[in-house]
Amino acid sequence: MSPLFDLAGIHYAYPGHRPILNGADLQLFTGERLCLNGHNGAGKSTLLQIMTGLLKPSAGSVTAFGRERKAEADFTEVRRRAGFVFQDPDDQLFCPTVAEDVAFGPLNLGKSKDEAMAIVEATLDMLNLTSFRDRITHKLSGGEKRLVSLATVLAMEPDALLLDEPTTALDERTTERLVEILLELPQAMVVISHDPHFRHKIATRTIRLEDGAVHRPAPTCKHAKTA
Ligand SMILES: Nc1ncnc2c1ncn2[C@@H]1O[C@H](COP(=O)(O)OP(=O)(O)OP(=O)(O)O)[C@@H](O)[C@H]1O
Repeated sequence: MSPLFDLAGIHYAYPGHRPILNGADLQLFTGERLCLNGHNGAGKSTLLQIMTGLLKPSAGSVTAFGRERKAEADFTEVRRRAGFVFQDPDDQLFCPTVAEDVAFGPLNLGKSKDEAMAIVEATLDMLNLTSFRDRITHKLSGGEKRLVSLATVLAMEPDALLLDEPTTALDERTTERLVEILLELPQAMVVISHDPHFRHKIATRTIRLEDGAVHRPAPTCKHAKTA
């Protein structure tokens, strides 16, 4: 089975800084919930940005959904098919209300207004966020914004998910709810998390980024649903 993502020998340095990634490899297979850990500043978010073409590596290759991706145009499809939930929800949410934020992606993909609103209802319902529908986005709490960010991404029906610290600002009950949601989703996902309990609950495989490369794949601890 060929991977959804196959990153090989990735090197990257922010301009004027020391290298962050020195030959990192990452593969994501259908049905996996791959947890990526590593200390603060190890380069985890950087690697997700390289997967989606938001940053370009100085060396190495990015293959996504069966094709090597190099030029900016190659990554348009990657970003449509791989839903990226950013570390900071304020980078993701920009509409006045929750419903408008969740509808934005489907409308952008060419859905009609009625289709987009049906997707909004279904997505908010799945995440237990129906009561948030008409809330003013920028007035939501940090944890509420995080869940709405996930809703905006799921509304675009992506083939894979890239989640950067999804439990930040979530209380225990909401974290449990998020675990339930992620375990039910059919999409393969890469999840960055510093929370070992969360990782233990969701990971089908864990890798660690250290000194710019991926180390010590941990043994599989759960079996994923096959998509
Ligand atoms: N735009 C930038 N310009 C310069 N340096 C940057 C930039 N963005 C990130 N960095 C630096 O690159 C390094 C890797 O950052 P990155 O956010 O990828 O780490 P991370 O592993 O996700 O960290 P954390 O767990 O703290 O979120 C850090 O030292 C960070 O300060």
